[in-house]
Amino acid sequence: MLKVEQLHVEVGTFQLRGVELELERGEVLGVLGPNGSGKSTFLKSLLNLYPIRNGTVTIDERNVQKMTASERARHITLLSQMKTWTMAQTVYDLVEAARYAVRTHDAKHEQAIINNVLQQFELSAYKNRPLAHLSGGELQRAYMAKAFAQEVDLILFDEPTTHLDLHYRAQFFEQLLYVKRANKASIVIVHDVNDAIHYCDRVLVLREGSPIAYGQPVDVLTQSFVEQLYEVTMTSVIDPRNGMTKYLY
Ligand SMILES: Nc1ncnc2c1ncn2[C@@H]1O[C@H](COP(=O)(O)OP(=O)(O)OP(=O)(O)O)[C@@H](O)[C@H]1O
Repeated sequence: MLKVEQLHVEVGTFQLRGVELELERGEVLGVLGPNGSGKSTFLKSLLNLYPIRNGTVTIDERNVQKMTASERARHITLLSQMKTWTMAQTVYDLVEAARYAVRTHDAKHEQAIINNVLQQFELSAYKNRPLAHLSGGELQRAYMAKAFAQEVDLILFDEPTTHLDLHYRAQFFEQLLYVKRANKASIVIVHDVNDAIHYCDRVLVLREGSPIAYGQPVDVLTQSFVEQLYEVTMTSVIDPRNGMTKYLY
């Protein structure tokens, strides 16, 4: 559904060059790379927030650059740490506002959709709470619910697990499975290589604005590659719970 061809974006003096990838519905792509390698720039350029110098981004063969803002909002959304909503808004308001591009004239139907999404993300009891009165994990769930209510095909997550404790971090990845089961595609900036191996179908690795690897996590994220990428020394063990390789660092 998503196809990125020879993407070249310039932001100030930074250049993101030559990104190529394809993503299907129900797949999770992890984006990895050292700080400043261009991960957020890549996500934002998919939303056409930065001018594309060269190359194309298409969703179902439609060029993202040629879509209107409201058309784009029907296909793609970005959940970033930079929350733009005023924290006095309630959880219900947040999710309701997400419907603006897909809203029908049937108020009852709209209410049912919103309530369903709130239930799915275990937020029914919080629906009238201001966002400021939620914990980090609850706020994260509220933003997931917002993305779901928007009914987009592609959800972009910019470092979604920052500030989450171990419990909510695990919960985020569980919710990512909802996204997969709902046959939506997602792209997640991941800093923990183990999470990438465990939860992503494909990974894209950036360094200094260039893609240096792309493929299945187990093929790309070998110990020597990761050690070189982040300039660290690691040990690998087999996780007895699932038989998968896990890195200790
Ligand atoms: N609006 C901007 N104007 C100028 N330079 C920018 C702008 N946004 C980002 N940059 C620069 O582009 C480079 C890539 O930034 P980006 O945020 O994409 O990296 P990142 O891989 O997401 O980093 P991190 O892991 O630290 O979040 C950085 O050197 C950053 O300073």
